[in-house]
Amino acid sequence: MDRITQGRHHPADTVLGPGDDAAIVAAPSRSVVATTDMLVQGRHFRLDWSSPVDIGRKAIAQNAADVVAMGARCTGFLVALGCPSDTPISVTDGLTDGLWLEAERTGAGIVGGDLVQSESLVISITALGDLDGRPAVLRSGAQPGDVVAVAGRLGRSAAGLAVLLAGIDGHDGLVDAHRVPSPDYSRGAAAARAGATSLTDVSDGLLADLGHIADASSVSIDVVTELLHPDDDMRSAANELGVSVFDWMLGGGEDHAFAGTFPASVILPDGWVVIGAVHDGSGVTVDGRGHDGSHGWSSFSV
Ligand SMILES: Nc1ncnc2c1ncn2[C@@H]1O[C@H](COP(=O)(O)OP(=O)(O)OP(=O)(O)O)[C@@H](O)[C@H]1O
Ligand SMILES: Cc1ncc(C[n+]2csc(CCOP(=O)(O)O)c2C)c(N)n1
Ligand SMILES: [Mg+2]
Ligand SMILES: [Mg+2]
Ligand SMILES: [Mg+2]
Repeated sequence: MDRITQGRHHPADTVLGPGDDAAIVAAPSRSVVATTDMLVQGRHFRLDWSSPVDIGRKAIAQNAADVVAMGARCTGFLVALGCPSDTPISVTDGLTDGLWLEAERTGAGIVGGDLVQSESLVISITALGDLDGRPAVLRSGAQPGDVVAVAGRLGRSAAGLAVLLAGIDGHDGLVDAHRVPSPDYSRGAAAARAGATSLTDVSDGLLADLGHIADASSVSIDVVTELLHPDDDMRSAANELGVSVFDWMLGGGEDHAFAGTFPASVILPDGWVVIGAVHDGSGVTVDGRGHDGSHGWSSFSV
C-alpha cells in the first residue's frame, strides 16, 4: 500500500491526501462535480496490447474528460483497484505511475482509493471537479440554430483498435491513440467561458454521444462529413483494412475528444472546429440523412 500512496506531490486542491479514513478536497465553488468510470481487463484493455502505464493514464483520462465535459476542472481522483494476487509489483508500480502522470496533466492529484484482490484487473475511478463559480454546461442546453463543434481528434482510437485486432504492422500513431487518449483538459472550461450551450466527451462514438445531447436538449443534430478531416494515417489504415474512415470518425469511441454546441454568433475558442448544426426535431443525422453505420459502442451489445 505504501508503494501506491507515498512519495507523490499533491497539488493545491488536495487538502488531505491518502492515509486517513477519507481525503479532503477543496471545493472553492461550494458545489462538487463528481463522476465515475471503470476499466475492466479484457473488456477495456489487454495487457498484451497496453502497458500498465498506458492503462493508468487511460483510466484517469476517461474520468477527467467527464469532469471537463461539464465545463469544470479536475480537483482530485479516487482510485479503486482490483488485482489478482499474483500481479507483479512492476504492474502496480506502472499503473500508479500512469495514474499520476495523467492526473498531473489535469492539475489534480490522486487523493485516495481502495485495493482489493480480484480475478482480473479492474480499475474504478471517481473524479472530482470544480466549476470555479461558473454554471455547468449540461447536455440539455443545445438550441436550434447553434453550431456543433468538436475539440480533439476523432476516430483514432477506433482505428488503433482495428489495427490491433487485425494484427497488421505499422500505424504506430493510431495504436498509441488507442492505448492512451489525449484529451486537452483546458477545452471544456474554455468552451464554457465562450458560452457553449451543451458539452460532452466522445467516449462511445461521435453520433452516439451527440445523440445524448440531441435527446437531452429535444433538438436534432446534423453532422457534415465535409467538415470532418481524416488524417492521412487513418486514411491509409482504412484503405489497408478495406473500411471507411468515416466509420471510425462517426462511430468510434474512446478518443475523449469534446463535442458541444455554441450559438452561431460565438467566436469558437482555440481548438474547437465546427462539424455540424442544431435543428428543430430529434435524433442525429449525417449530411441530412439517417446514418446506417454504427453510432457508437454499446456496453451490452458486444
Ligand atoms: N450504475 C449507475 N448508477 C447510477 N447512475 C449511473 C449508473 N451508471 C451510469 N449512471 C449515470 O448515467 C449517466 C450516463 O452514464 P455513462 O456511463 O453512459 O456516461 P459517460 O461516463 O459519459 O459514458 P462512458 O461510460 O461511455 O464514458 C451518467 O450520468 C451516470 O452517472
Ligand atoms: C480489449 C478491448 N476491446 C475493445 C475495446 C473497445 N471499447 C471498449 S469499451 C469502449 C467504449 C466505452 O465503453 P464503456 O461504456 O464500457 O465505458 C470501447 C470503444 C477496448 N478498449 N479494448
Ligand atoms: Mg460512464
Ligand atoms: Mg461522458
Ligand atoms: Mg465517461
